[in-house]
Amino acid sequence: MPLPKAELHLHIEGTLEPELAFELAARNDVQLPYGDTDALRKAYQFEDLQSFLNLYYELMAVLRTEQDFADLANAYLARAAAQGVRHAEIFFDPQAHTKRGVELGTVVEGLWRALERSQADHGISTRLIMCFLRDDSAESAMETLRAAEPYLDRITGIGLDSAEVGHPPVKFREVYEAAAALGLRRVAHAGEEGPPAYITEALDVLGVERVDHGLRCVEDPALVERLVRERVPLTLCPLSNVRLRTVDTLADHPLPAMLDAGLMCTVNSDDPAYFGGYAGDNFDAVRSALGLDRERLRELARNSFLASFLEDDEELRARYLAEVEGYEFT
Ligand SMILES: Nc1ncnc2[nH]cnc12
Ligand SMILES: [Zn+2]
Repeated sequence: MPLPKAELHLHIEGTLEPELAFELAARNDVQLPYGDTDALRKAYQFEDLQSFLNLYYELMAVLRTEQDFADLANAYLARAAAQGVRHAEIFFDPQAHTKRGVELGTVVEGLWRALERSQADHGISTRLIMCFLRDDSAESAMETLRAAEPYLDRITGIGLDSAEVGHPPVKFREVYEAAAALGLRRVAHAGEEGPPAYITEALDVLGVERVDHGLRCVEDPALVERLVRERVPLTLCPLSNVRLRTVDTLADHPLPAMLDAGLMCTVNSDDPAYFGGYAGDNFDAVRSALGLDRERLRELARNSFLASFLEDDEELRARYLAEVEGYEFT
């Protein structure tokens, strides 16, 4: 049995495996510019975040109906369950779909079909986090937030993703204020490719409760001290960092030093279909490349539940935490 864990940084569109992409392309009569799944997999060589995002947005063309989104989420949940994920807080990118003519309701209702059955079907509790594309305008983000109001019983929080550099958090100040007024939880990608100052801005201007990635905090000792003092969770994604070349190799990843510094780190998969592994694969990879011992792995699993948005079900959180403490490594 794998170590129980929560996944807190997972883009549902990034779980689209080549096989499902071709199946949905055939179902929806969409032409993909790749001959077969092998040819598509060969395209998974990235220089940086943007080169990945180009493919990520291109492949979304196959997602058109509620059933497509339900199938996508179900496939992810089945894989996650096999790797010990007990709770998943799932990002989705509404603007990437609405700009292609797929309605927000289709996306949310489709995902919900899978999520509402997730506990029963996969043993995974879930939350949904709606992300805004930071390389789109703040006006578009605000329109998206307004369009989501009928679905807020299904959406726990908001996030900020896509191309980071040149799109600082402050651009979305009003959107985050409006989301807070609606009672939504707030997270944002910061410090993946962008500078440490974006992490500070996400905390101070957007009021985020968790920082997605946050990797580049290590360049600013005063920021590290603050993140430790305020116990701000960071949702790290080690295999993603290697594939997008924000670290040279896994052995160079600063995770051990970050844990030693007292940062509240979690380990997640980001876009597992593209980056070579799901949550458990990321745990296995850091264990073998970085030599993390059992207590460090247990700490990462404990942090994942402590950092999750389970305030509305503390009993469930306590159950998960007890599973982590009682877990026997083999
Ligand atoms: N790693 C990542 N960074 C920013 N935006 C994303 N969208 C999907 N994956 C992302
Ligand atoms: Zn991400």
